Amino acid sequence: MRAVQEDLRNPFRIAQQQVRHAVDALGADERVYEILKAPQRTVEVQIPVRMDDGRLQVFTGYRCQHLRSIGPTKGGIRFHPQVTLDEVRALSMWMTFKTAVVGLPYGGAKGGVIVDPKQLSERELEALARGYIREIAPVIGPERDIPAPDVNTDARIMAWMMDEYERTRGGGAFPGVITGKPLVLGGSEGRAAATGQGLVYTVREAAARLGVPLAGARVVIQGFGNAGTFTGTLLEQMGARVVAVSDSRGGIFSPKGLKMADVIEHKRRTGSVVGFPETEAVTQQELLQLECEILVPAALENQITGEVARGIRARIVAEAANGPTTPDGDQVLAERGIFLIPDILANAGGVTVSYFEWVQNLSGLYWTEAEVLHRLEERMVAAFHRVTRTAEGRGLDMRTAAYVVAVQRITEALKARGLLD
Ligand SMILES: NC(=O)C1=CN([C@@H]2O[C@H](COP(=O)(O)OP(=O)(O)OC[C@H]3O[C@@H](n4cnc5c(N)ncnc54)[C@H](O)[C@@H]3O)[C@@H](O)[C@H]2O)C=CC1
Ligand SMILES: O=C(O)CCC(=O)C(=O)O
Repeated sequence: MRAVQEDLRNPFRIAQQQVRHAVDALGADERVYEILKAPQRTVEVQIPVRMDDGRLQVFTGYRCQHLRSIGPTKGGIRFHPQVTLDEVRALSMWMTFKTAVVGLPYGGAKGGVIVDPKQLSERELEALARGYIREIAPVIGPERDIPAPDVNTDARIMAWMMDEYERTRGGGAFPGVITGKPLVLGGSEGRAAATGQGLVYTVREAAARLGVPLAGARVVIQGFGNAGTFTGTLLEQMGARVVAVSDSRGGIFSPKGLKMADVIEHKRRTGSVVGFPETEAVTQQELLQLECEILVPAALENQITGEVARGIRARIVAEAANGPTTPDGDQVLAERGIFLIPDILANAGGVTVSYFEWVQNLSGLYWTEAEVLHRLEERMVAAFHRVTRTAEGRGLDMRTAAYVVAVQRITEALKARGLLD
């Protein structure tokens, strides 16, 4: 029983099941499933780091490249103590479907290192980031595989990683090897906010469709890092009221609404949203089940299980996180008529602006923020409507519809390469 339970929460098994549904819904060639059911390449590395106290600690990391038939592979790097190979496999698969939904010329990849970065000094963190890149350098590059930030990694870490990659190549400039860099090193305007910004475009379209006014809409956000803070700030700017947020230490709720800039400042000062004045403490499950119009899981996988979904009181669930909803959670959300904007659509803004960053790096011509936002909005809105049309036209839930859109594109590419007839 326990093994069955674990399998139901295993992100790799879940990703495989999602592909299975899409291939079946499309009546696609079985060989498409065979190609997509696992990453094409998985690299496991051991990274020795000399710690500040003189000890040597060896960290384990992974890089999975899911599909190399569309173009270079692309996806973030996660530093987290609970990283597993199956998680990184799943995250690399989700990247393939995400890039296909928004029509980017990439396949998916993802990297992860098993580490709690909060336990490392700045010097140890830099040594780990550089060590990881040295180990995976033979399989990455601007025309092979292009990493980016994910949980617990940011622009500063991307800068160290690019610098280290260039050293492994004996010097030379390779800004296109990694995205999410600081602006001064070839980063793009708009990349830091891109995941939240892209998600907000899809929420706006969904709200208009459902007749939910954004002005005054109550928003609940689980996870208050890159994706969560920008989502909250942008929705607040559109007139919505963020009533609850959480991070790994706990959640806070205020029916009056939380001022995003103040909560961000409190977190910067204290390390957590917990303890923000004049709020009520809530657990993660209580937070997910608060009454609201828009619920945004922006933390980790497997948060919205069947049991949690039965208590959700939102009109729209917009997945900023990758894989926050389990298959039984999906089923309950669909039965209860809650409108889902699935991860591979909702959070595609991050990789879309990463693509813009890579294009700017390769061309050497840099865009204004207005140009970035205009192009991002165009792609996100087009992808949203393509998925909703597919859901309606084929009688599918939004997640399966997003996978169907992605699998159609991927199948075309496989045929064009002669891998399928
Ligand atoms: N950064 C990006 O560009 C993109 C991120 N994502 C996804 O968004 C999610 C969040 O990523 P980022 O914001 O980049 O990471 P981050 O490291 O900036 O923030 C993660 C946040 O989640 C919180 N958290 C961790 N465990 C939690 C738990 N059990 N309950 C509540 N909160 C918890 C952390 O305290 C932190 O506030 C991940 O699933 C990531 O894969 C998706 C697309 C792009
Ligand atoms: O910006 C990127 O290339 C990838 C971001 C990412 O890891 C994700 O979308 O999950």
